[in-house]
Amino acid sequence: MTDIIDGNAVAAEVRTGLADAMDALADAGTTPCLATVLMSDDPASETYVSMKHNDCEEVGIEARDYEIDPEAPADELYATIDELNADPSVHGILVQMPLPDHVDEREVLRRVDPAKDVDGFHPENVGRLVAGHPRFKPCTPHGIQKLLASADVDTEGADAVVVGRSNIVGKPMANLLLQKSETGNATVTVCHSRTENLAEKTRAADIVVAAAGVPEMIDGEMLSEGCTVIDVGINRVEADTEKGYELVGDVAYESAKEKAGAITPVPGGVGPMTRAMLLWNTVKAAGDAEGVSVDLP
Ligand SMILES: Nc1nc2c(c(=O)[nH]1)N[C@@H](CN(C=O)c1ccc(C(=O)N[C@@H](CCC(=O)O)C(=O)O)cc1)CN2
Repeated sequence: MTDIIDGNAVAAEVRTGLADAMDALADAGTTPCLATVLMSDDPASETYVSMKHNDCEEVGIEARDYEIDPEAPADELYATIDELNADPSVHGILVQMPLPDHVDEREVLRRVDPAKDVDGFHPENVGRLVAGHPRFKPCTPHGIQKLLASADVDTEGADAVVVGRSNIVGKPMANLLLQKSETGNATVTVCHSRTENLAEKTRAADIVVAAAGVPEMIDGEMLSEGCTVIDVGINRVEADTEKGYELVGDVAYESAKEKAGAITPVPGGVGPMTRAMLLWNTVKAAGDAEGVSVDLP
């Protein structure tokens, strides 16, 4: 029987588990505050930001919404970030990706105060993660660690293949799996668009993390019997549905399910965890900023 790893359920547990930390912060007179900055009219990005605000409301985090015209000069975004950096009542800043082409993404990531960088994308936070003492783990890979733990997947000595080398998912995921820790100690291979014989590599893996952004590129034929499959892809594919599209992962779910011992669905797998770990990081940021020791789930 294949274990279907329920991201909605694990995310709900994380949200519930934040209650003690929220109480400790409330006792100290602090309400964690997340500022989201959206400079895009992409419907998917709008959906994700709106879901993040709903999540914040559920756990009692204050969420502030900043929207910048995607055609506006990049300076407008930089000025907003500078303002949020300087505002002591804001604990976390999230700039929704992707940004318009005329905005220098690297400048944006460098500009966010690393102590408020709840995405974990600032070069200082990336360096800390790679060095093995992370301040904020990027939300998607952090969420995947929680999903693996929830399904009792032992990463110790496992052969893990990460398909995709993005800064948001692939690279930090590979680093976390490598780390000397209870949720790491794996032997990690990172595959990408220039990898030769991809199927050979995925077939040799105990854990496959598919994060290439290519709909259904990993199928059952590319997997070993009983492996764990984490599908990070959330691709909107045109379909005859009410919304005009359906969500499809990077994994061909039905065929992969035949082979996998455990698998995440899309939707309802990694996506909800990305949002849950954003709350986690925001509560941590508030605790750090206010000098309150918080017990995080
Ligand atoms: N600043 C950031 N930008 C982006 C990140 C990020 O971590 N930080 N990750 C992705 C998108 N993303 C978060 O912003 C994200 C994607 C999907 C979901 C999610 O909950 N998906 C649901 C389905 C939602 C739907 O109906 O469309 C699911 O999978 O069940 C949350 C967050 C790129 N940008």
